[in-house]
Amino acid sequence: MQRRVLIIGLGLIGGSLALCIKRAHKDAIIIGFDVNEEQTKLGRMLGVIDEVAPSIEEGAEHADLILIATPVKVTEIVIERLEKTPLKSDVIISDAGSTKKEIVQLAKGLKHKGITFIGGHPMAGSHKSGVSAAKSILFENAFYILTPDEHLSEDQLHELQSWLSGTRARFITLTPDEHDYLTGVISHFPHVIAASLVHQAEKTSTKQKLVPSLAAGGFRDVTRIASSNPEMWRDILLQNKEVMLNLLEDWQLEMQKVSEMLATENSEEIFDYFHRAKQFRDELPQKERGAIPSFYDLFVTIPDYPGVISEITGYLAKEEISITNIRILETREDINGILVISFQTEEDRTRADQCIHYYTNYETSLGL
Ligand SMILES: NC(=O)c1ccc[n+]([C@@H]2O[C@H](COP(=O)([O-])OP(=O)(O)OC[C@H]3O[C@@H](n4cnc5c(N)ncnc54)[C@H](O)[C@@H]3O)[C@@H](O)[C@H]2O)c1
Ligand SMILES: O=C(O)C(=O)C[C@]1(C(=O)O)C=C[C@@H](O)C=C1
Repeated sequence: MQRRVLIIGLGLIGGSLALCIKRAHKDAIIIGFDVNEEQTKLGRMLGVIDEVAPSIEEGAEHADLILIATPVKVTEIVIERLEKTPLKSDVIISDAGSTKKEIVQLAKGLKHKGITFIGGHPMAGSHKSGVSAAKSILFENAFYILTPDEHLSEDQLHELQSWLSGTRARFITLTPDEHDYLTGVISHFPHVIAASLVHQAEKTSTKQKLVPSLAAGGFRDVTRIASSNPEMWRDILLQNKEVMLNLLEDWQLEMQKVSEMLATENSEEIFDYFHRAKQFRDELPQKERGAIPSFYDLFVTIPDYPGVISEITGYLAKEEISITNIRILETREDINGILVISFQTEEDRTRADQCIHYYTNYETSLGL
């Protein structure tokens, strides 16, 4: 009998996990459920899922694996619904949420019903949302954190890892507390800082009209993640409140120190501040292929005739615009052919957009 996988929340992460599972388990049937029907419809068209579940309950009943990839607050609601749903006794449930403590605590209700829940968090993503941004390479070489309860057997953990082997990620096991502290430092807090830098620039822009045009290189590098999904980040912050409050306090002390260094013109300390940061940053492990997805995609609606792809790449080559990836969305039904071209920088994507408009009348967009 074919095994069934239910993905609840078919966005960037749910869609990418679906693609990874399909890659490693070709005969599994992947079923998607999302409150936003557009996502499941698109997921079907793009071949990300095989079937759409009419409801969580109907999709879950016969599933062998259930992955929840909704914003973390919704994940809690979904877990509560699953608790009340008749499920296969050997089903494994996991999630992809960016926080673990509250979710794992809440999932104890499933444990009391004899159902296996293993908290999960693939440590890769992007500021993009939605199934159209899903990629099977998203998690390659990234860490995939699992937070199994002590009562779980190694076999159950291995079974989940086997389901997720197509992610080609590196699995590590942490406690939910360790997870929330570490991700608070290296992921959640940087998102607050990125948003705060954008707010500061926005405030200045009311008086200084040049701010948006001058906000280039460095500003764009450190604020890319401020374009992430606000609902997702609201929920993450609320679920990791204690850790975040402590980090905010430390940060304010740190900024206080910087103010003092500057006020006293302590050039040695100022140099040291940047020097130590540079040393630590430069020594961070290099990201390997796949750990950083290509972020700057351009979607081009193309007519269906042979040679259209080489025509477009030819124009880009003529203008010396490098591409990092190119793929055709496997579209069916009422959607036209769509070419997704990825670039290394936003500047390249903007130039490519202008180039395609100059040479052709094909429609382009930055997302679906
Ligand atoms: N984006 C990242 O970089 C990243 C990385 C790792 C983990 N995560 C975590 O993965 C989860 C999903 O994030 P994402 O980036 O895929 O977000 P996303 O916005 O792309 O997808 C979330 C999906 O959940 C759906 N959804 C919302 N409420 C629902 C409900 N009640 N029932 C069913 N579906 C519902 C939305 O319609 C959406 O399609 C979040 O918990 C996030 O913390 C995100
Ligand atoms: O690359 C990005 O855009 C991300 O923000 C990815 C990122 C991160 O902070 O590293 C965001 C949230 C996740 O929980 C894991 C990964």
